[in-house]
Amino acid sequence: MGQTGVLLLNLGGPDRPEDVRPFLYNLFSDPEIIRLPFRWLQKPLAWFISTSRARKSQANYAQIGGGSPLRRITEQQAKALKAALADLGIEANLYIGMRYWHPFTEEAIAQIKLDNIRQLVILPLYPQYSISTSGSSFRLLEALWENDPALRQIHYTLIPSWYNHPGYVAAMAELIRRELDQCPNPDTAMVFFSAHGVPKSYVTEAGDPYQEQIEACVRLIMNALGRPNPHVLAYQSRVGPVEWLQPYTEDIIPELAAQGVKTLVVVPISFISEHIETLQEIDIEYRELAEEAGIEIFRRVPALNDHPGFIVALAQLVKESLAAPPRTFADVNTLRKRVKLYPQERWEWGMTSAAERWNGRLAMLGFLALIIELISGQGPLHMLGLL
Ligand SMILES: C=CC1=C(C)c2cc3[nH]c(cc4nc(cc5[nH]c(cc1n2)c(C)c5CCC(=O)O)C(CCC(=O)O)=C4C)c(C)c3C=C
Ligand SMILES: [Fe+2]
Repeated sequence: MGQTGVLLLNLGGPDRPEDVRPFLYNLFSDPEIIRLPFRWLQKPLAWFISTSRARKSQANYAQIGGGSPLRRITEQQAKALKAALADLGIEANLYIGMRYWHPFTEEAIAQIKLDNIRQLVILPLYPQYSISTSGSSFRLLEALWENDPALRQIHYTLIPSWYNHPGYVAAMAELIRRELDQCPNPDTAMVFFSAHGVPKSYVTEAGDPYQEQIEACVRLIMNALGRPNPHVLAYQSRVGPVEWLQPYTEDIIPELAAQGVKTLVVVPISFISEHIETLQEIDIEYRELAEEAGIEIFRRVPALNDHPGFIVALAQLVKESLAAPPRTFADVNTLRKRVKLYPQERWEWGMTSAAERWNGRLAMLGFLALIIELISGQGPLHMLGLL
């Protein structure tokens, strides 16, 4: 077998303030992130939302130094993982493939080809699988594979999710224990798991296993923690007007305060690196909300980043996947086949040409309304809080 590679998949984040708008454009151009009835509307709407949201988003990034720490942390993880793999006797090249910002997945794949990698492990840095995260990256890779015979020479294997890996669960429990032990009454503090949300329809209609895996992950971590603390799970970072997984973090914090809870230990559960939603949303916005509601002690469990036990767990995952039968895009597709189509896709199939004409006209009117709203700064999207 030739040279081995490990491709780490991640979302990516803007490095500098001027990257925010193009980063948002890439994100909203992805049909796994924002589902529209018409494919042709995707890019204009992505342009519109990214242009309108950029200022608010830049202000949030400004609160954490102007950009995302994601690239730096992922590079540290890759370096540590290479060393941990060497300790297990595996010499591997490490590659980082971000979905929406540098270094892009396409750049990583070009380098993998140049390096003549013969055996590749594809490891998403998301513990739980979601259509919107690992699913989106797998879909992109599958398209690259389909269009490139050279890539089809590589023996690859996918790791769809690893929320139940004992080493990861133990590392999470250890970080929570450390934080609890800083509280005046460690055994009574409320352990508050805050997961990144997804639109509810992803789970109920498209069959995204994300919620199931998040809930299972919380149970495993609480078991490993082995403490009598009460705990709660809620979902943060909602975008747009549609319903997302509930309960929402911003609703539960004041409810807990009203019930007399005084100490919260917040655990970011769906992401393993510090990023805007830990450093800005939890540390600044939710802390302020909690303090206003009467929470006296608000502590946040740090993200795993390059936690040594966690890196060893990733190395074990890679080793196990090299020893197991390869998992291909077709295998992950079986997961997708169980998945019902999104309502918009079903609707698109049933369209007659007359309906299509009308849909086109309505969409053009809608797009015009969007432009007017962008220029005037007023309109339904502002009212809904989308812009
Ligand atoms: C498991 C983690 C994540 C899920 C699930 C997820 C779904 C999801 N996200 C959006 C919209 C946005 N996400 C943004 C940034 C962002 N999201 C995640 C993780 C998950 N997203 C990360 C790691 C980051 C990057 C953070 C960084 O440090 O830069 C943003 C941009 C930030 C902002 O303007 O708020 C948006 C927008 C949707 C719509 C979605 C599910 C459909
Ligand atoms: Fe997100």
